[in-house]
Amino acid sequence: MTEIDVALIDATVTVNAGLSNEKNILDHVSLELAAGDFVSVLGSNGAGKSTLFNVIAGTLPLTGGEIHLGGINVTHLSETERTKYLSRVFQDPKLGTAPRMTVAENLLLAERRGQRRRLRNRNLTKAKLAEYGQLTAKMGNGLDSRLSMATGDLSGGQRQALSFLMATQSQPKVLLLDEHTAALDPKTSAQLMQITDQSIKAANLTALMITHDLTDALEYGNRLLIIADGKVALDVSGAVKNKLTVTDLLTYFNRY
Ligand SMILES: Nc1ncnc2c1ncn2[C@@H]1O[C@H](COP(=O)(O)OP(=O)(O)OP(=O)(O)O)[C@@H](O)[C@H]1O
Repeated sequence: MTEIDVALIDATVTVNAGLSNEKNILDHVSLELAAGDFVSVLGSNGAGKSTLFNVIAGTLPLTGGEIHLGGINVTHLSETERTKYLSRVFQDPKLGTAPRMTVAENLLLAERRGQRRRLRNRNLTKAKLAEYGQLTAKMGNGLDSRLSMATGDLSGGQRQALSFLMATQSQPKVLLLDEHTAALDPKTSAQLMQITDQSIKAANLTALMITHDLTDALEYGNRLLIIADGKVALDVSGAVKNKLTVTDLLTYFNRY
């Protein structure tokens, strides 16, 4: 049987839109993601993409329906409690890392996510540093020679690569990528996209990636969603997704 890592059942968020009007910014969405699904999420500004991520991550409560992660009903679990199942990488490289801490300290912190123990530098043993050296070398952007540098002094691309590493370090079942390459230059963005793809496949993560880059949305992942007006307007995968072109996507955008 296929393992379902993310399930939304009739998930709805109703907000007060003024003048005693109510609006569903997430409108009765039912969606299942199987383990290993890598889903590009597209949609116009204000369509509801971040709302979808916020309800999965637990930063925005549902007003109706349910969310299940790894087969567990997490609808009433807090954002912190859900970190056991998921990690999120944001567009802003500054959001995922602690600026005054070094690269190695940030990695140690991520490794101990969810544990209450205090971070102690003596835990950064030679062996640990060698392990982090190997891990960061995979990013191919010089992070490995900056393990002792304060994270705030890294370039945006290096810092975002570190955020990505930290998000995947604890091997979450579910990875939410919130326009994680949007603030990077084209070369750095392409490099992080390739590493993203390799890491998702290697660890069989279930990933959702919000992007406005139609080429990336087509090139990466096995499934593609278009969100419009708080609903899933298009959900394609496999051969159907592979046949889509940028022109097709633009046609869909013009329709919604
Ligand atoms: N907490 C909230 N309360 C009220 N309205 C909200 C809330 N969060 C989002 N919205 C509204 O819901 C709609 C969807 O917003 P959302 O941020 O999910 O869009 P998006 O698809 O991520 O857009 P973008 O591409 O611009 O980031 C918008 O009209 C937004 O103003």
